[in-house]
Amino acid sequence: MPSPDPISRFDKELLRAVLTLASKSEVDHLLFVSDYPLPAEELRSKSLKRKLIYAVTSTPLVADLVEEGFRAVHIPPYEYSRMEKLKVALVAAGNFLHDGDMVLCLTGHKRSIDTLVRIKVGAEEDDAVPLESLRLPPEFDPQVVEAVISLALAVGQEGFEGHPVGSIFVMGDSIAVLEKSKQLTINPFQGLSEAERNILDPRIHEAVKNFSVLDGAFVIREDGVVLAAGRYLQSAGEETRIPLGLGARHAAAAITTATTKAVAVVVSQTSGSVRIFRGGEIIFEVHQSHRRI
Ligand SMILES: Nc1ncnc2c1ncn2[C@@H]1O[C@H](COP(=O)(O)OP(=O)(O)OP(=O)(O)O)[C@@H](O)[C@H]1O
Repeated sequence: MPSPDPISRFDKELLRAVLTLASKSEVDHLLFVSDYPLPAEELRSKSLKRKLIYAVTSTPLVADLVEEGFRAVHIPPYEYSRMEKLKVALVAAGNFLHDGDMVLCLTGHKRSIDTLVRIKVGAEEDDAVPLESLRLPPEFDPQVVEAVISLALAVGQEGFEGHPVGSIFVMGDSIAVLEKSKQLTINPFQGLSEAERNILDPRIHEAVKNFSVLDGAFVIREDGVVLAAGRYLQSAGEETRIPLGLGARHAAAAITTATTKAVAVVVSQTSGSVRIFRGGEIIFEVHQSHRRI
């Protein structure tokens, strides 16, 4: 856990004011996106403790917080703008949220908070985070979805050996996806046992990042088994509605998800942005603000 930095009186008062707001009955969850857990003396109220969801970048810290009885989720440790960070945290915390819930999202820099955003889950007028459409059918393992999004964010931030790379990760409805695509190069995952090529095993994360330099897409089963890399996806025969400026990679993700039940996570080589496609449309996007490459 990071060592405590001095916290100013103003910071303390601001935090206290937000926590008072968060205790109100209208608020269902307080999503606190910070690696600096709240001081115990601010969390005396049981109802506030129940509403709190921590989103932190350290896996051991998640385990510690869960042990202390908190709800906590892991988010990738990359630098994003405040809004992008909140979006990633909302997706990670998606399993705790229900339609109509009001979420206060709080973040900042180190121990000082500076951003408060109020979100109504599933509200149509809220176009910042369409959580409703992101909640995937039960056959998608949430841990697999989180692992794939984390890997995509890593590929977008880190690239490969100092060069930006792009990729597509297609999850779910794998039989249909394989039928509608073809192998561009030798499938590097062929010959490995299913246990050895499950995305939930951190040991294959480096391999996946390295294979993202291959042309084409990864095909991943709902349970996390990587079936193939280097697949060329169907890229014609469907109308797509993707924003101007996005090219063949994004169009292929749109077409594949329009013609199957799969979800595709696309990393743009040009910008490092990560977009999730479902049913032919973009349902979520995160833009890089501090790209490392
Ligand atoms: N049908 C497809 N299936 C899998 N990969 C594809 C497909 N079409 C294009 N790609 C991959 O996308 C790469 C980039 O293509 P293009 O520049 O047109 O995409 P883009 O949507 O603009 O994405 P980026 O922002 O990454 O450049 C290609 O070199 C190829 O590796």
